[in-house]
Amino acid sequence: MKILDNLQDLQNFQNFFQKRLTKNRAVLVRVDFNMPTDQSGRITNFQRLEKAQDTINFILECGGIPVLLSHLGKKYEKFEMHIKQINSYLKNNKFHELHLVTERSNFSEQITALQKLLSITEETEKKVFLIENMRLYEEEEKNSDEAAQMLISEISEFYINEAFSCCHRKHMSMYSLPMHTTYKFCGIRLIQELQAILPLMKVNFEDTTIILGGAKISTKLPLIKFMIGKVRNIIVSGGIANTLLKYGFNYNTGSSLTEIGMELEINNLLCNKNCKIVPINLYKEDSEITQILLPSDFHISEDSRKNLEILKINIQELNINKQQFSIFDIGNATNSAIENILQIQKTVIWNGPLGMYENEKFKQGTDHVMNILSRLTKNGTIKSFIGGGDTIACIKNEHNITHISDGGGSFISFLSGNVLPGLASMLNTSNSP
Ligand SMILES: Nc1ncnc2c1ncn2[C@@H]1O[C@H](COP(=O)(O)OP(=O)(O)OP(=O)(O)O)[C@@H](O)[C@H]1O
Ligand SMILES: O=C(O)[C@H](O)COP(=O)(O)O
Repeated sequence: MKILDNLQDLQNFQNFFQKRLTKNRAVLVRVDFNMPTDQSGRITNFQRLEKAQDTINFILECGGIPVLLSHLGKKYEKFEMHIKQINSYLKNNKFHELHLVTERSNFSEQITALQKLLSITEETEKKVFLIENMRLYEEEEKNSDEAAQMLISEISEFYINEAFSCCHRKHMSMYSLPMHTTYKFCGIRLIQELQAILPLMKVNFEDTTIILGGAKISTKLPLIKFMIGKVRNIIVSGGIANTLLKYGFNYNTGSSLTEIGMELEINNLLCNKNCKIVPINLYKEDSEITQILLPSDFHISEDSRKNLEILKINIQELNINKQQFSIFDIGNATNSAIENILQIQKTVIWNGPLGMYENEKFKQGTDHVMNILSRLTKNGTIKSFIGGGDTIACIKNEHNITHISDGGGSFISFLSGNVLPGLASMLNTSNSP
């Protein structure tokens, strides 16, 4: 892969900055501070702030001024609403606090405000600036060349990409901006991510199992399609399995999480001669074609929020069940079958929790598989790769995982064989043929 050959140059920003970064020179850094929030809007996990700190600190040590660009949540959310919480977290963890460039009505006013701040030397000493939520400005998603050129000419021609999780987006701060400058580098964290995941493209997928859970089959289908014919097993659960059970096999899934409008795609999978979709208890070790493995038993309940009885049923019992119910977790037989399969793999890639893990009562499947993965990784049987916001939230400190990706959508897109725009722009410039 081209980016592997160029990794050396792209990661050389430390060398470059030590020699070339003059005092108080701004450096544009694309970070991903899109952090999960609860219903009242409070940030619930700050990992993404921490992940950018090595790069930010390095720029400060070289005398530069980091100017951070990020998006946050839904388009109308402002960093302004969260900046106190962000800064108190940074302060408590002995990181540099952020100076938010107070929002202006349009992007060019935001740049002018930032430019003024940067021109006052005493204002900038050891300070880290953050531009308001990039997705508040249409220039971001429109991948505006003009806005990118404005940032480069008015603020800085130095750019660092420290946001693997956004590399699947062809947005201005990920694509046009690096395309228009020669001085672009991968951040410390991005380099670590690429070093861990690029070799995945060379593994023998025959010894690989993909585990896909989570909410929507549509977001994981590109990976399923790409991996058919390459891997032996794709274990599915959550909304993906429910949707396959309902629309592919006419199972009664009650009020379980399913995705509508997927009938055609599911039919295509059913007709694909290179794969077959079967319950995991019918798994065949010597199958020549890719097996998409559905759970063979479940934990169901009428309502996840109420303290109602949890029933354990197997796949055949779905259609004779007359009660109101939803599938919320995988059952014990499925857990054991997964364990048996993982034991004979070399590589395991996982995205998406296997059940409604946020509810303690329905996280046993996810926890069980995480423990198996950790044990097999620790004893050297497998290499394990996990990505996805909710999935990595299920990893505990004591777990041994080969690599925890920073990406969700970008991790899936990368594994699906796509060229990520945010990486392509690091290798090309707008003058390239
Ligand atoms: N059986 C189920 N019923 C209801 N919700 C489920 C079920 N299984 C999984 N989920 C839900 O799926 C959601 C996570 O799905 P998602 O695909 O977003 O995972 P992720 O790890 O965040 O991946 P990504 O970051 O790539 O989106 C969780 O909120 C979880 O409760
Ligand atoms: O959380 C993520 O995966 C990244 O911030 C990308 O967010 P997006 O899918 O909204 O572009």
